[in-house]
Amino acid sequence: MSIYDTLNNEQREAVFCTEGPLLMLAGAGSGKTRSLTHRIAYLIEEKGVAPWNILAITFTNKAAQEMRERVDALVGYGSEDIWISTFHATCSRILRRHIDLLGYDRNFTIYDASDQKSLMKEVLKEMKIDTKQFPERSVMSEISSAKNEYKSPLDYRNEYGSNFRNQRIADIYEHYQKRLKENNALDFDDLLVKMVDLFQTNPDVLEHYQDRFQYIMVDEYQDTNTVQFLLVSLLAKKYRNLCVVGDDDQSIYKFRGANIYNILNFEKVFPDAQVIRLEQNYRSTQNILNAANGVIANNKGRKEKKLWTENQKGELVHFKQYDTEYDEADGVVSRINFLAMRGVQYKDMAILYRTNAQSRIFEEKLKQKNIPYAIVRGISFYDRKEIKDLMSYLKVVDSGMDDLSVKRIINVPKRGIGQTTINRLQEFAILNQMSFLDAVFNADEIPEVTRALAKLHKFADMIEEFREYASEHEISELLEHILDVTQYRAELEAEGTDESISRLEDIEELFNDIAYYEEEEENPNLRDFLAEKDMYTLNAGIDNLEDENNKVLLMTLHNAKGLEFNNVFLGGMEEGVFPGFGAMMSGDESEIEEERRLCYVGITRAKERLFLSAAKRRMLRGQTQYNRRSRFIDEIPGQYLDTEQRVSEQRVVKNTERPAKYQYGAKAGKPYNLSDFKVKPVGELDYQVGDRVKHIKFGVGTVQEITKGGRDFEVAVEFDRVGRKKMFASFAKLKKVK
Ligand SMILES: Nc1ncnc2c1ncn2[C@@H]1O[C@H](COP(=O)(O)OP(=O)(O)OP(=O)(O)O)[C@@H](O)[C@H]1O
Ligand SMILES: [Mg+2]
Repeated sequence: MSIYDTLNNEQREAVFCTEGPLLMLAGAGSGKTRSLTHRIAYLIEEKGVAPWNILAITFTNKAAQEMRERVDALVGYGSEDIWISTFHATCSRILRRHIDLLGYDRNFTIYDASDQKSLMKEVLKEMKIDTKQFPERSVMSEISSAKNEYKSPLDYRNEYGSNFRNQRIADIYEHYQKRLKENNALDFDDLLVKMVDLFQTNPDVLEHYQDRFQYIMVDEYQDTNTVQFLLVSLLAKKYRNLCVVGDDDQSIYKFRGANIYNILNFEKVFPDAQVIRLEQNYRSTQNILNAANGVIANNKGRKEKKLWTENQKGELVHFKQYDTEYDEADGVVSRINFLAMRGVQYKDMAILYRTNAQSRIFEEKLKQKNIPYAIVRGISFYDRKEIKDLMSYLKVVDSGMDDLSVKRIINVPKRGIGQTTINRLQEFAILNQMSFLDAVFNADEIPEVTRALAKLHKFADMIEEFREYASEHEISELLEHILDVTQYRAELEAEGTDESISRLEDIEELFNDIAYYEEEEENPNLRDFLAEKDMYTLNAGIDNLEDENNKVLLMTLHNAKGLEFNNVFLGGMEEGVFPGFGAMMSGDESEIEEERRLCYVGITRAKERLFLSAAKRRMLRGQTQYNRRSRFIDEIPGQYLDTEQRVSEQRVVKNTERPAKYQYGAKAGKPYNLSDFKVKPVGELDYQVGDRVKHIKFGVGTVQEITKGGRDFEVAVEFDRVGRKKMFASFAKLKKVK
């Protein structure tokens, strides 16, 4: 039996059809990636193609690595000579050899996002451009889109230059390119642009690589952009052995310039293209697949295709609507616990969500239950830059003892206090045995910082003012005030990029967190709030005790593309969350369709079980919102959905009393009471006041106080080594000792 016997007829056809252009257009889980890897094996083993004549391009490093593993397993000798890499890696490798032909030095530097940003800053400064009108990030994203479309500064000017703003952007684009070149640097998008430049201006080099890569394969082709398409077409022009595989229903990167017409028009560009459609899905149960089919059928203007499977029917797709997002996370994590007890490995479970900010509550609950988890290609909520910045502000307002926090924010947002000044302050603080913040307050006495004195005074006054403000206002109001005075939020809003939007969402999520805390606690105050958050961070260390690879994976839907898991939890299935508020408000049906494709991607990641969940009430943008369940739930044909849940999932509570707008801290006259649906406190504790207990980090101490808080018991312990600490019982996991 050969490896090709494990393929179905259509897959085999794709594998055996090695010459000429080939489009494999097929739904999720139908074996596109699998066919691709077998095709590589076939080329080498049966067709005698040399491994180095094959180029396989994937979308992410993780995908490239997975493909490499699959190919290694199929192909024996010589598999290391096959080029399997991302677009960017391919380009950088080739440019290293030839970029001198474009007037760059071969040891060019590749600028990452932060390098790009600093260069753009310099450029704008040199050109005396008002960054209020032209925020660097939005200029950068405009330039990036132009590059994705393979438009030079000149093209850009010719095409869009009719208005003043675009003329200025063309100027900036031109200057930015000039500066990159002076620095002998390429930004990320340039890697592709310069490679196409190289091929178009040097036919002999192009021909060399055409001869080299006689067989080209591209996975996830639906998410390629114009410049990537150009590159592939150029390379494939001579031998025309180009095989692209993709699924137009999974095109989810329109916002990054992905051009869905690359796939829809493939047959136009290559009229002799073979088109193979795969319709059998091998990944998911019937119920999951039918649910996915039901949802995606609502998109108009798609190439009709219907996936089927011989897999078992399996469980129905579960859907549950919880009262709040905390209950949702609680429910999901309990379910994970339950499955784990029945022998399911953590790594076979994944939690997917629409936006990064949604990870926070899941993370909290997972930590509470001590379940190991990892965030894929993302940063844990409390480690994100904006959250660390704002938490540092709150810490500094509460107490200036934490030097790191002060240093973190002293020049964020930028207020012209440089590293040298910070060093001088630090030296002074050490010399006089005072905190860093006290050194700032006493800056008058430090001769070396006189030039920065005015700025330091301003900073010190601002902190003083925050402290006064804090004494009379609630935490959420304080945070709002800080964002206002520092212009932190305004700066992000001005950027208007994907990244800044994600950061703004995180900030709103922090507000939600605070709002919830203020609702829950009888006596909410800044210090306790910060202490509570510190405990989450402390707990993070415990993860390391677990098996490195056996973790529940958390990731956004975008990062889940191409992957598969036995059990998938897809949270936040609500209107305004998924589809997102922005897409709904845009009034643009194509934005809803992109969200629907994303939902299709999410559902089709699941092999055995799929748990969809939603919350009736959720803090969004600092307000309690009552969200209807997502339209995508309604689009799943009822017979595939767990109907039991449907009964309990009646329309939202009578909504007549819905608050028009919930104001932070407007304690009086609140129309609803969060404590009605709060998480139950942990059961009885097995220690009491006076007992000796042990903490994983602080060591042994004596319990001094136990108070029953809203969500949990609060325990105060006098530790022998580190003194008195207050903590939540469920986090502290204190063990009684003799
Ligand atoms: N003929 C087959 N026989 C058995 N299993 C198969 C077959 N074809 C594919 N599979 C399995 O089905 C699953 C999905 O395959 P694959 O990842 O290649 O699908 P895909 O079309 O690339 O999906 P996606 O669109 O999500 O990227 C994999 O676990 C794969 O091993
Ligand atoms: Mg795939």
